[in-house]
Amino acid sequence: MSYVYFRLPHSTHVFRNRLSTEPEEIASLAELNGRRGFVITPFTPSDDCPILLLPTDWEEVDLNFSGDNQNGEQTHLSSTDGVSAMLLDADYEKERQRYAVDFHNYHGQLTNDAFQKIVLARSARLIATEKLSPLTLFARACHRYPRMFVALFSTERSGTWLIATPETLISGTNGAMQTMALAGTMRLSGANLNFDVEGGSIGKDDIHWSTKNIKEQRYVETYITECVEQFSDDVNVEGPFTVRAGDLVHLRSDIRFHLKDTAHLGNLINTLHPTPAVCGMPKDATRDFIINNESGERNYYSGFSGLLDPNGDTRLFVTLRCMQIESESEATTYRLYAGGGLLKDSQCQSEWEETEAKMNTMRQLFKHI
Ligand SMILES: C=C(O[C@H]1C=CC=C(C(=O)O)[C@@H]1O)C(=O)O
Repeated sequence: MSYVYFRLPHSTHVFRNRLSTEPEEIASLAELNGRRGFVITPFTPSDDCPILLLPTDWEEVDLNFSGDNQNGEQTHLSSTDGVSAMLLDADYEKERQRYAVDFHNYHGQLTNDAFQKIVLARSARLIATEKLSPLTLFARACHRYPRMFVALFSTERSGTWLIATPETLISGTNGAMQTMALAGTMRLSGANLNFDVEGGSIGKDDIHWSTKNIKEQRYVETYITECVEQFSDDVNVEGPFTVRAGDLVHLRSDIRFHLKDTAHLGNLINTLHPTPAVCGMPKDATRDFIINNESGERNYYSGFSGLLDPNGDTRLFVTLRCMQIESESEATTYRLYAGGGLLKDSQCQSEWEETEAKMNTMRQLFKHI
């Protein structure tokens, strides 16, 4: 059986769809033109990792409901069930070494000016000491990350994935659309953890960004604006400003526009994806380089997922801050994914630490609130 649960950013409504059939496989992004459904797309579509389209037959569910989970066992979809699990890094040293090799390989392409920016990603396999059902982890993510898009999906072709992402790929209704250029990362610590919380004393002006982060985000903004201008005559860019995502902050610009022709939304998506927030500049060369050189498979990480409806509401989000739940019956093995944008002046150690910090978004869910 396939299923999807999702909760939009800043919403308290949780929707689910349980299907007795497998989702439709879509051959290319352009074939999404005129299509409607919940779409699940990998970084690069392949036979092993296809674009999937599920029907939008939604049922709203209560976050604290109890009912059957996918294994037929009783589950309370509650985030406060008190169970905490310790996570053991299964391959930490191996991963660390593989990352260093990849970093030097990628960095060489920046120092020889082949690329201006490239995103290096990796994954980590974690073993949890306690069993936590995917639905419990989903409910915790909904509670912990109210500003993010939270989704849990499971299909035979994709496996089971949990996402809590801050990045919109494209969103809007009837052609009045918006997207964002999100890049640059800093960890909040100490007093800065009060940034953008109710009654908190730390404001946007207290967060200072390095030239590297500013440059990294500007590449994304320029790229997205140029893509969107091919499909719209009125593009409006605002930002960048500092936004919070869990215990991290990013730089974000908002880009609003009206689509000339909603029938070709798939073409716009095809032009946009993958943006330099997950791929690089220039796009085609960095994408090929990633496919041929990155040590791990990205699978659905750094693809996108969400609602697609050219004549209604489209809400598509980049699949970041996510994990694949590898053995659902035991629910003890999780593969977490994260990446970061590299420029010429990037350092291996701080980039590695940034991926660890991004993975904490998922790690936090194993602690009870
Ligand atoms: C690629 C990821 O984040 C992107 C989004 C925001 C900031 C990013 C960065 O600072 O590198 C990345 O572009 C990830 O979370 O795995």
